[in-house]
Amino acid sequence: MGAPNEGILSEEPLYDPKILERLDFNKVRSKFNPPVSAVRPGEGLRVRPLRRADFHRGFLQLLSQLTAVGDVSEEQFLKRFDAMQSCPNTYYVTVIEDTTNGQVIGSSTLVIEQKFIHGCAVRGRLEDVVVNNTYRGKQLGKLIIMTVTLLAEELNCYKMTLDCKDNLIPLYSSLGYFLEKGNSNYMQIRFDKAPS
Ligand SMILES: CC(=O)SCCNC(=O)CCNC(=O)[C@H](O)C(C)(C)COP(=O)(O)OP(=O)(O)OC[C@H]1O[C@@H](n2cnc3c(N)ncnc32)[C@H](O)[C@@H]1OP(=O)(O)O
Repeated sequence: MGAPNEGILSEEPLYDPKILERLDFNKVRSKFNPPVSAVRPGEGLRVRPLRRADFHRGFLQLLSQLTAVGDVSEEQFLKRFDAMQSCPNTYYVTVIEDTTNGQVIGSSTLVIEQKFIHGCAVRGRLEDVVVNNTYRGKQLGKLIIMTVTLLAEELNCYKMTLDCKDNLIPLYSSLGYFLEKGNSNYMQIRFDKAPS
């Protein structure tokens, strides 16, 4: 049997969901037809912060449509959730839930990095965007991207960056992201096994 407050804790959001109510989707209204927003994502859908219980709602299976997730146990997942939650104002893992079946069907993360430059400013990084393949082509990708992008603006980031495959440049460009001439290289050094 679990601890008495286990159920409540499992539904505790990773961050304060009230911030999502402050996002001004009027700024990006023209990108959506029909118009949607984080608070009105469409019938049967909800945009909200990640919760511990999302382990049982297909969150990791969803991420496996983005990249290799590995065999992550519930204990590992909860430990990582707690680690993220213990870094305030840093991790904003945001999901779309299909309320008709309780499954997590979209996700994206804003990571906020604290800087000394620009007067001790903060910047955002857009990470791990994914929509369940049976829900694609219905604006949900644009919705989850714009949710965390407006979130970055709301949280005073001076910029938001991302890296993506070439085929997704048109999608991100349509949402205001741009390649800056002479300053758009993405480089990496890998410490895991070289990808085959
Ligand atoms: C920063 C990052 O995380 S980059 C990683 C992005 N994630 C992935 O590649 C994971 C696998 N792919 C997916 O999960 C989805 O295909 C997503 C998230 C990229 C798009 O989700 P969708 O819900 O289908 O997006 P949505 O319906 O909002 O489509 C928006 C536009 O992007 C275009 N688009 C969507 N997916 C792709 C794709 N794979 N290649 C090219 N264009 C695409 C659509 O054609 C659409 O264009 P339109 O507005 O001109 O009609």
